[in-house]
Amino acid sequence: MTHLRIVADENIPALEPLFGDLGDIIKLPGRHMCADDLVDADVLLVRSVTKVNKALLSKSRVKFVGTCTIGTDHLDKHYFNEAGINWSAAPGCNAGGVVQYALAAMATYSPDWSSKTVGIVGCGNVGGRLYRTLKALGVALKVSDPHKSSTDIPELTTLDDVLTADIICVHTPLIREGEHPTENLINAANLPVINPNALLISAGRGEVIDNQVLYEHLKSTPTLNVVLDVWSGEPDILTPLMPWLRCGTPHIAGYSFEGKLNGSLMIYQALAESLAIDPLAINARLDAVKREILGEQEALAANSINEAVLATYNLKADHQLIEQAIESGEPMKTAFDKLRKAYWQRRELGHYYCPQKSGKIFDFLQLVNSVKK
Ligand SMILES: NC(=O)c1ccc[n+]([C@@H]2O[C@H](COP(=O)([O-])OP(=O)(O)OC[C@H]3O[C@@H](n4cnc5c(N)ncnc54)[C@H](O)[C@@H]3O)[C@@H](O)[C@H]2O)c1
Ligand SMILES: O=C(O)[C@H](O)[C@H](O)COP(=O)(O)O
Repeated sequence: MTHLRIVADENIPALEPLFGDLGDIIKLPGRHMCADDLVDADVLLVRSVTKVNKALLSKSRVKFVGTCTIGTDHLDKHYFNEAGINWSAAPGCNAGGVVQYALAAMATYSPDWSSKTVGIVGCGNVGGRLYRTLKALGVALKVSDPHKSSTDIPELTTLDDVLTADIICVHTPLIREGEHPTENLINAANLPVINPNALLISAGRGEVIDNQVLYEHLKSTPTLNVVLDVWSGEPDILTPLMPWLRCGTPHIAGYSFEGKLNGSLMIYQALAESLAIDPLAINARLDAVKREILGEQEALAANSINEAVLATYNLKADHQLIEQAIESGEPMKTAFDKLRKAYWQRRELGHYYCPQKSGKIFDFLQLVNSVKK
């Protein structure tokens, strides 16, 4: 087999154990990759911070681009098709981490969420998993997604109706063109539809909510509880928005330990399949890496679902990350990525088991595992 030259974002976990046998791995900061870095590259492995387009690939012979992320708005897929470049993403890889984030936000800022109506905007891998979890727990739901049918999702309704819910979770991709664009989907015209005491959680892409408009809206409606993980213009975010939020985090909803590793595993599988490596060998490597890195499950003691969620993830601590960076005086343009790079090892709910073999917490953890697909 040809020895490949693999250029990869340095923040991709498990690069050596997964890709080491395929060739040389050159690790670079994803945000600053340039065409000269790729001159001799065969394979490019990125995360969401690298814009992969003709300009980046013009000097290279790259024939495979893999993004170890769910989002693909940083990839110029039209150009890949034109240039015959094979590409792959990691759909759903960190959906468990984002659902954990949404549940932690609800447990922290609306602890009686189970008796509220939850609206979900975008019901794909992330929104769909949240939908199935909440539905199984008996929560009232409203969903908007132009690509779904009410046969599958009886709670399907208009965006404006979803925005009347007590809790609104936004999980759409960033789509700039076409029939159903999501750029500025939440804007000056529809922010006033949201109940002034509602909880709005945004963990899709920053540009889905016009941040400047949100800032102006919060100045006149400070009771609106906003949890923002994704921001317009990352990493140079609108920091004056921070004091008006209940919680602001540096795009880490999907940064669970499992979520990041899953991204690497999925891209290794896609690349190895494209190289026609024996499927048994691919599976053996995936299993070995998972066994080695994920380790044993841990016991979780809690008296309620909220307690269980917050025992796995204290969201308020993550809110302090940006606050501390602002206090330090470092420009957000550099601080934002540093916070993400140094992010702590957050294990998903699925990493935990309930030592009691029945009861509320046992059932909840079983549910978390059953909604994965
Ligand atoms: N904050 C994070 O760390 C994080 C982690 C993972 C994913 N994401 C983002 O979340 C997005 C969603 O992830 P996913 O895995 O669920 O993607 P997905 O593609 O599986 O689902 C997206 C859903 O949004 C729907 N949609 C498209 N346009 C819409 C519109 N105008 N209104 C309502 N719904 C619309 C689609 O039909 C689809 O069902 C990703 O594209 C990514 O950008 C963020
Ligand atoms: O799209 C995704 O999968 C998520 O937004 C992911 O968490 C992005 O992480 P990044 O690529 O920016 O490290």
